[in-house]
Amino acid sequence: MTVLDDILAGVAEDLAERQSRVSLDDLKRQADKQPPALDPMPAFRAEGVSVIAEVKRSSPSLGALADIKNPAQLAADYAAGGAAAISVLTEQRRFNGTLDDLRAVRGQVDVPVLRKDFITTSYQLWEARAAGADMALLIVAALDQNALESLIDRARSIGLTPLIEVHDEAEVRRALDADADLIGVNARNLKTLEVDRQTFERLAPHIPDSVVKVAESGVRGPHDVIEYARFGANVVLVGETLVKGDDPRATVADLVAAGSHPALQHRWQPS
Ligand SMILES: O=P(O)(O)OC[C@@H](O)[C@@H](O)c1c[nH]c2ccccc12
Repeated sequence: MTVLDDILAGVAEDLAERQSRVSLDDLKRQADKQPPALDPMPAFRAEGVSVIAEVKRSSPSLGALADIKNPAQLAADYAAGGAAAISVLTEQRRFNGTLDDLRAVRGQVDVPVLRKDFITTSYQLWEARAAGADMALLIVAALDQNALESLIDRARSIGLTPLIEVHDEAEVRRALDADADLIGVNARNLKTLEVDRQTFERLAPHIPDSVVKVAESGVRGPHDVIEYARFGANVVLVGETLVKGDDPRATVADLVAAGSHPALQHRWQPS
């Protein structure tokens, strides 16, 4: 059993419990009351490297990272530092997050919000939208191809922008077959939890220019943003470095500044 299998088993139990309390119809009604979802793609396609800043208390690889008492305040700091979007971990058992964290963040910031979780059902997409999310993560390694395709369609039909996460070349092909236009390359292998920063440069050449590329995990500072940008990243997704630092606003601002460095500008001419 891999770490991912273990996480998915826990997520399925927690999901069953929520499904027994809240009907899909109720979720749809809550989703209908939300303002329309925000589209992150124009910012992601603009010049420079966008930063998605993550609210994450714990992780399976490192355990407790930060005792985040006020996720909304943290998200406000990220937005003030120039984050293009906020990622909120909503998985409870390993990441110590909740949908309430996402609701709190949504109430505080005007940039798009990503539900970061292990989504295998359309119920979870409706939960995301009902809580005010604009984007949802879909992990290729957690889904068979039919499920991946139908969740991408469902996400789009309810206004969510799906971020499709891959770890290897076969998963890139599956994501492209499923018509992904926003692909996240995770340097952390969810089966072993090891981080390999070269994953992005290996996989990026297999992703067409029309697809927005997100480099996920392992960003320690401006230098890593520049590296990922050199290999074609449009966006970086950063968690640990931000939640463990003591000035999240300034840290995000430094990453954003690195991603808009003039030496990288030639990459961003519209073709
Ligand atoms: O904390 P880091 O190394 O900056 O990584 C952030 C993000 O990439 C990571 O949290 C992540 C990427 N994909 C995931 C899928 C599930 C849970 C977590 C993740």
